[in-house]
Amino acid sequence: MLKIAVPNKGSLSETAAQMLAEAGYVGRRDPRELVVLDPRNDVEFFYLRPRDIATYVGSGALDVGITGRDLLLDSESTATETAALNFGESTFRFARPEGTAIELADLQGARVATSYPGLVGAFLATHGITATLIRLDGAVESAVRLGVADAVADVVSTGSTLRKAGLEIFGPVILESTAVLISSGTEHPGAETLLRRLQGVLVARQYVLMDYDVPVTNLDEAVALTPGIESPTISPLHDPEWVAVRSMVPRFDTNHVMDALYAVGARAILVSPIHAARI
Ligand SMILES: Nc1ncnc2c1ncn2[C@@H]1O[C@H](COP(=O)(O)OP(=O)(O)OP(=O)(O)O)[C@@H](O)[C@H]1O
Ligand SMILES: O=P(O)(O)OC[C@H]1O[C@H](OP(=O)(O)OP(=O)(O)O)[C@H](O)[C@@H]1O
Ligand SMILES: [Mg+2]
Repeated sequence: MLKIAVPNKGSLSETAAQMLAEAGYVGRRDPRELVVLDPRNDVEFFYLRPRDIATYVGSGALDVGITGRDLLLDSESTATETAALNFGESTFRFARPEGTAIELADLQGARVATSYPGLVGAFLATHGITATLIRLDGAVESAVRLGVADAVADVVSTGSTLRKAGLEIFGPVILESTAVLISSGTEHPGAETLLRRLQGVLVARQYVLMDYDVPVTNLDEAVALTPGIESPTISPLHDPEWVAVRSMVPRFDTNHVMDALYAVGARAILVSPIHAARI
């Protein structure tokens, strides 16, 4: 039986649960449940704090898990990233009071507050900087104002928390993070199925199916706009001068592609959602 670690709280928990449900797995009915058995899929889900997931998977106690790339690296666990799951995106940045923009080297000897001391310590070490890390559980943006640190290093999403605290970003990007699937390294057939199913969910979320009719003379131009993942399907129509085309198109690009197809003579352009996919 495959043992899977899933975030029980925080930014990643809701989307992780949704993706697993779309991938055909049983979810928990009560948010206080810690373990859920899914006998039909031969898996067992363990609902854990996202920060702890890499530790459990790295130890081999659990086979795979969903967590943040930043949390995985901070844990210094031996678990490895097997796929990016394209949600929970954030950047990890240094910040300090507005108007005092400095460069990374100025952190030498400074106090840096963070909830991710493993990640920040490793980054500073590779840049040859020795700083004092002040480890805090959260709300690290307040650490400068309250005088316990000179700068902070934290997750930035919209940047509004930093702005409200009168801080501004400086220095290089420490990390681009996203939710990831991680593995203990032991081969498990169920882990491959999970990965394929999650990739199918990602495709279903990121692509739509586009159908249109186009004159044969304009087919090459139209296909160049909708190359699909492998290659589009071309079907004959009753009128020999026209063909029907079906292709997958990135969802975010749908309207631009429809405009461009119309401009090259395509008509009856239809867009449908993809319910599930196995690529
Ligand atoms: N706006 C955000 N704030 C915090 N974490 C975010 C955000 N967007 C994405 N993430 C990612 O979520 C993960 C952190 O999740 P975690 O549940 O530990 O903290 P949280 O969402 O801040 O919850 P809490 O602070 O309530 O414990 C990290 O991988 C982080 O990169
Ligand atoms: O760039 P933003 O969109 O403002 O988001 C980033 C903020 O959100 C998170 O805080 P959270 O609300 O989880 O509180 P915490 O610091 O106590 O974890 C994170 O630690 C940042 O403070
Ligand atoms: Mg938080």
